[in-house]
Amino acid sequence: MSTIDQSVVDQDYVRIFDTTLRDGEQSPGCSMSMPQKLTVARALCELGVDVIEAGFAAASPDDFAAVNAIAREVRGSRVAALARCTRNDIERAAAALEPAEQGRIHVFIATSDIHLAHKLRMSRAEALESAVAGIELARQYCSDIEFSAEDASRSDPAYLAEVFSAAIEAGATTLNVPDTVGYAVPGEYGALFAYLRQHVRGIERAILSCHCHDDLGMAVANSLAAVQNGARQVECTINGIGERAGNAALEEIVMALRTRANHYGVGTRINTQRLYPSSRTLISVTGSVVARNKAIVGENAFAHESGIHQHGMLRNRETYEIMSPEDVGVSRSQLVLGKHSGRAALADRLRELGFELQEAALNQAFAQFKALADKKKEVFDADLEAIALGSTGTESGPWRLLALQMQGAIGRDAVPSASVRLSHESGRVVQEAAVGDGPVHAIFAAIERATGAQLKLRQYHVRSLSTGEDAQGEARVEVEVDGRDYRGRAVSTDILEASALALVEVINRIERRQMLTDASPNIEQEQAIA
Ligand SMILES: CC(=O)SCCNC(=O)CCNC(=O)[C@H](O)C(C)(C)COP(=O)(O)OP(=O)(O)OC[C@H]1O[C@@H](n2cnc3c(N)ncnc32)[C@H](O)[C@@H]1OP(=O)(O)O
Ligand SMILES: CC(C)C(=O)C(=O)O
Repeated sequence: MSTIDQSVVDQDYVRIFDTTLRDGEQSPGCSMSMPQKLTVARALCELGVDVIEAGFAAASPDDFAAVNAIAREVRGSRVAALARCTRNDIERAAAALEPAEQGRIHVFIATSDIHLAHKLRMSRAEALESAVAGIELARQYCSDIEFSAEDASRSDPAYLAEVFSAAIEAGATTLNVPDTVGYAVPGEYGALFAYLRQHVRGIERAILSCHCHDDLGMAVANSLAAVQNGARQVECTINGIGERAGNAALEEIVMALRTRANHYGVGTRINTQRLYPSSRTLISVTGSVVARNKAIVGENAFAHESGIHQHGMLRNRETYEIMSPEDVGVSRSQLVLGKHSGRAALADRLRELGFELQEAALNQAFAQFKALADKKKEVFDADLEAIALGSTGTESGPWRLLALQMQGAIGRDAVPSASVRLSHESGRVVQEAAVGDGPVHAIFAAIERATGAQLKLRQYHVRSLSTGEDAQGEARVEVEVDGRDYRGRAVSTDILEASALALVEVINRIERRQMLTDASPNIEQEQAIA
């Protein structure tokens, strides 16, 4: 007879089963080495996921080693390994999970007629028998067994209920109902859960789980429909990575349940402030970025460009934000200045930059800003400074980068070093070198040493503005000095040069501001108004 921890059948609690390292890794371009998987597993632990599906132990020696290493290290979250209903897969999963504090063997077999006929070449009775044998074997190694009926959403519900009843009888404690090919729609998928709760024998002894794919863009909606109909485990991945169009995105599920708790009435144990850092960790490991407009973790998720929204945000951010960026680990909302922005946001950003403009000066600056914004996608702080100071273009000094040279940046044991030469408008020419953890770190250290600047880097981004070998790369740098943020941006075909130029722009802006305030605390306002 199966056993189940009754505390987790708490009806208000939805378990988060993260499969980034298994189904997520099945996305083309997202395969991870063992150390990379450990990095992601640590992030998942900090996030507080209930279950980490660490891999498919029988898939390769490396996958086995990764599951084993994660099982050895992870404490707090349960570690699961996937296995087909075959002796070898199950025994490999069990061996890999051996050091786990809490392990789970996850066995699966397809139940839809199309998979049975063409893929497995089995009858319904044979598949049921194979599922039972697999679960019984897995139970010899582990008390926590999850059984998945692959392609459940395209299976005959009556047959599915029969297989699940037998799975519980054989010892499965979690029953997963995958929408393997993303075919389901929310009403129908939710109804399948309601049906299973009525027709599976012993269902009160198991947890129902959903596992949705995004082929029709409904993975999250389907998962939430399942929760409304009794699913108490949701399988999902960071950033929604996974086979084909991906899996349900963990961050979207968690924040939907939290933000709309009044509607769903259930919660998770996720530390939501780790959502954004986890997303960034995964991106740094796989190199697979998310779209700017991706919910919760995309660059634009808390960015506002249009004037009416920005005006509302400045009065009260709840006018246009249903979640706080801080709650998901994003430092703050952004008001991006562009052609759709209005006076309120312009005045606010100028104030941040140290320019308190009166009405007439603001109107004049606004006209110049709109003319510029019509030509550029985004107006940067340096452009605004130029407008406020009444200059004709972006200020470029006092520092100028004359030369940048890199050495030894390739190879595991190489120590990247950078040397830079800069001139100052006072006539000085300085040259410095520094080593760093990576080439950009070395460049930044050399520039800081040469200019004497002491900066706290808040953000650093590079992205390609075009494609091909001569693609232009854009670097953006944001630093904090004395509680004030300064941003710089530069473009070059060499991203290291773009990074260096962006940092020099930041240092120039800090020095220009310092010169202005040294001359007179009010001079910048007077000049801007003049
Ligand atoms: C919906 C999902 O995401 S399921 C998980 C998918 N993930 C993966 O496939 C990644 C890991 N897979 C692998 O590394 C390889 O496919 C292996 C090592 C597991 C198997 O490799 P191979 O032995 O070469 O088999 P191959 O991948 O070509 O075919 C799959 C075999 O498993 C069988 N099979 C598929 N599902 C199951 C199951 N749940 N239980 C038992 N057998 C199964 C297929 O019928 C096929 O058997 P056949 O070779 O006798 O026709
Ligand atoms: C093995 C199961 C859970 C799966 O990944 C799917 O059906 O998509």
